[in-house]
Amino acid sequence: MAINGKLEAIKQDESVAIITMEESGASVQKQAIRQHMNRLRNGITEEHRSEWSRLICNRAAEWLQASGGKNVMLYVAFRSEVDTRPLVEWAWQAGLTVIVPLSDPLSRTMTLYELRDWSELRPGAYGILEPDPGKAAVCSEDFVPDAVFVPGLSFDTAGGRLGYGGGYYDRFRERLLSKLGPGRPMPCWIGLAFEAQLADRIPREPHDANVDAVMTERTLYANSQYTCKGGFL
Ligand SMILES: Nc1nc2c(c(=O)[nH]1)N(C=O)[C@@H](CNc1ccc(C(=O)N[C@@H](CCC(=O)O)C(=O)O)cc1)CN2
Ligand SMILES: Nc1ncnc2c1ncn2[C@@H]1O[C@H](COP(=O)(O)OP(=O)(O)OP(=O)(O)O)[C@@H](O)[C@H]1O
Repeated sequence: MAINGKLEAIKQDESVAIITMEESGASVQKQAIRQHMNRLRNGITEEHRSEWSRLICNRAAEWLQASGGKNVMLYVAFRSEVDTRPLVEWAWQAGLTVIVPLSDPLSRTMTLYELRDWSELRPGAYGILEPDPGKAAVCSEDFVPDAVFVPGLSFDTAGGRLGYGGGYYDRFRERLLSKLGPGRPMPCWIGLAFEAQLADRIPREPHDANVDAVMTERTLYANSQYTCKGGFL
């Protein structure tokens, strides 16, 4: 397929760029990967994005069904992210509670809301469709989701994740950690991405929240170090 040829070509450029940056710090390297991955993901045609998103959502739905959770935290896609709408629809049909974050760009934190219908969304920070606080139901302060599906610009198969640089999910994971305890384990964190978004290795910084697995249109990559409840199948 032409699209794959094009993506491979860009990916090769990219690894050259990353190797030549070996001397620079993690945050500089991250910025370079962000630029490349933005370009790469934007190069995916609408047809592929839709077809691959559907495959990824099916994989996620199968996993959710087997995991036995009662609720799931999801993002609503913006820019060229994996489109999660089929997964949200499936979760509603399966009787799962759908939790979506509302971001506060001042504190760079996220508040969780239960989303019962698409009409409870409105454009929020960065133009992302987010819960309308006047319509969606806010979650209690101590709420811990059963599973967390995470957006990202790039992932590696050892749990590394690269977002847009806001640190939203890193802060959120730290907040979750403070609410855990006996019988309240960390939920599984699962990145959703197109195969083209995988990098050999995302540079790590101390604050970075890893994911337990990444789901792509091709397969599920479970991080061998995962410790989340339920485990992978
Ligand atoms: N769908 C979705 N929702 C999400 C996220 C996400 O990645 N995807 N986030 C995940 O965290 C949070 C939003 N994070 C964001 C952080 C930065 C930018 C942004 O536009 N950044 C600028 C660069 C700014 C800079 O370099 O200083 C840009 O990309 O142009 C957008 C969203 C919360 N909700
Ligand atoms: N727990 C935290 N507390 C305070 N600052 C944090 C925390 N986690 C990350 N940060 C800060 O947020 C900034 C962005 O971090 P990073 O580049 O890892 O974001 P990202 O994971 O790519 O973004 P996002 O999660 O929004 O998609 C960094 O400057 C970092 O110092």
